[in-house]
Amino acid sequence: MSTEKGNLSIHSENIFPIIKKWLYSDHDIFVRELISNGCDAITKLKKLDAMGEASLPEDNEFKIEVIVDDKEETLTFIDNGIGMTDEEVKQYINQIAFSGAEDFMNKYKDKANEDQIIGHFGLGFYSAFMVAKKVTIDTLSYKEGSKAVKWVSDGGNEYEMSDSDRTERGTKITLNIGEDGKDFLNEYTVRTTIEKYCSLMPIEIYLINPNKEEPKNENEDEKGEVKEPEEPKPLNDTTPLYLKKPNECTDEEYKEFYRKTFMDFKEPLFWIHLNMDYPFNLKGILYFPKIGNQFETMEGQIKLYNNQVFVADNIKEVIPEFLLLLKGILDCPDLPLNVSRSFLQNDGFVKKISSYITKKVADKLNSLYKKEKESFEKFWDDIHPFIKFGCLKDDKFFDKTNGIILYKTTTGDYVTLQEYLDRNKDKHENKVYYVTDETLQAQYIKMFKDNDMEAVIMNTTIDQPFISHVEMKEKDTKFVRIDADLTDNLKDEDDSSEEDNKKLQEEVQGIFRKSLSNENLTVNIENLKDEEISAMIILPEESRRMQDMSKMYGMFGMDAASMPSNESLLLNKKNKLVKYILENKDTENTDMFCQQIYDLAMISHKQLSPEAMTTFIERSNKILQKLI
Ligand SMILES: Nc1ncnc2c1ncn2[C@@H]1O[C@H](COP(=O)(O)OP(=O)(O)OP(=O)(O)O)[C@@H](O)[C@H]1O
Repeated sequence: MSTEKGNLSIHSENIFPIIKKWLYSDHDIFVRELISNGCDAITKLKKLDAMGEASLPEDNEFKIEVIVDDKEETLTFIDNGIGMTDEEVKQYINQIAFSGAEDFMNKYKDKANEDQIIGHFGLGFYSAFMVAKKVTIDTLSYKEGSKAVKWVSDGGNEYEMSDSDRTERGTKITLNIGEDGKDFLNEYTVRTTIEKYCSLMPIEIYLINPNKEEPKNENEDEKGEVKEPEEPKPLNDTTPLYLKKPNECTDEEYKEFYRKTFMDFKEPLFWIHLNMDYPFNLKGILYFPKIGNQFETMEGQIKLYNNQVFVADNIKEVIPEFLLLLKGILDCPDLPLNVSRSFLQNDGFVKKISSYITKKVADKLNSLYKKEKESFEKFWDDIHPFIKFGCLKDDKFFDKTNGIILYKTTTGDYVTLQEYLDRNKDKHENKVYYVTDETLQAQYIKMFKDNDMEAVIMNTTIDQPFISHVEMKEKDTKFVRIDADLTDNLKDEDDSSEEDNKKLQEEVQGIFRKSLSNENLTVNIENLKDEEISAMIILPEESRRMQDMSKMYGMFGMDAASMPSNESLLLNKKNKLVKYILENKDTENTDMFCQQIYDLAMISHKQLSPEAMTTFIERSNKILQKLI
């Protein structure tokens, strides 16, 4: 066969089902497309006016109207923009995927650049057929002497063009809603869709419902006096705050924008205003909401915009995952409007945006730490889970924030890791004692306080993985839970010989093993400074971490209860009760004392099982009865 060359052709009968079903996954997107076409038409006319190529009447007010008429079963979009001549309708509408926006930009790209045009592909208009059985365009071009044009199509491959009776400049697009789009004859649905996609678009948008029954007395106040009817309000904010320069925005404006955008009436803690032109265009505001300790259940909201047109929420390909706990708006005109996740995942440009945002957040935290230390400490309890999450997810973020991560101590101070290590160097070098539950571990905390020692409080779910992460990065530093070992600082000098001590240890271990009927129990005895403490449970850090992990992930196919326990009972030589037991090994109360001492130590270490708790309460009652 001889070589043959040719152009592939697309038939509109084939392309309609594609547009209807596949091009836009969300049914409501046609509202965004038609309103952005109206915005584009107005922006183009503004540009021409600025260049002196169009003249506008004095009282010209640009606007877009959307009319929802459930009686006529129509949804109409009207703009007073550039309009189209019949030639332009033929070129831009009849030729699917020939974008007039692109054409316009090519023609005028060097002349006026400040306003952005939204459309690119030349397919958006046809999304109207996702809900309409018939679409009618009535349009009148701004060009002098133009004749209004009507274009009608029922979504097959045919259209009809004729003269239109439109007398005003601009375009009216009427959708006769089909079965698929009945929802969009409801004012509320249309309103929420406009609010979703268009709430920050640059041209005022009004929603009109001609069939709405106004309440009879609406214009009368309580005293029966007639009020002036209220001016209709646009549904959108045409100049969102993030477009302003950061140094021109007040705190009140930032808070107001936050309330309006996220309907959150709790004040944000602080915010970051992003304003970048090079190497990519990105504007926006990221807010730090009050996260608190419940961050696991909390979900932030980062809305992605393209030239003031809403694209999507929480796109984790663009926004680093840990930042999804924040709330904010990012407007990035360089991203495509119809984002497909697979495109974003593989796009180097998207990665650059993501690392730029991460850097900005880290910079802001550093500057808060340096310049507003007091506020930084005040915010810390709310923001630390988020920062720690960021450190786990992103090494660069960890490197940038490691030096300013605060640790709240049992003395109530907020210190960095270095500060903690420095000020406790004499007592325990390179070791950080921590508390996971201030109530449960109160006994240990008291001992620490009595001995001028401090631990840091690590009581959220993120803290355990964070500790392991810091240990991995800071090789010399070791984190040890407050009940994991007994530091020399809590012990007093002991004159007895090692041999005597060994004997004593074996003796008490024997007594307690018998009383508790537990042959595997390890019991030690030490000279604790605080005489009031009878005993403590010690569980080495590594063993406890293993236990915690198996609880969390069901590791090794074992449940936590069946893991070998390395908990040991540490008795205080100085305590009166312990002394009494040693001197009175075989009284009728010895077993009861031993069991009670053991349970008391256990209670300060972890939660008792229901059975152990019941036994403990029964025994405590018995002891009290003995006092009568
Ligand atoms: N309301 C309007 N007023 C004037 N021209 C319009 C209007 N709607 C559409 N057009 C013209 O028709 C062209 C095609 O519109 P369409 O929405 O299909 O594509 P687009 O807006 O260029 O790109 P996208 O697919 O990204 O929306 C536009 O570029 C514009 O020239």
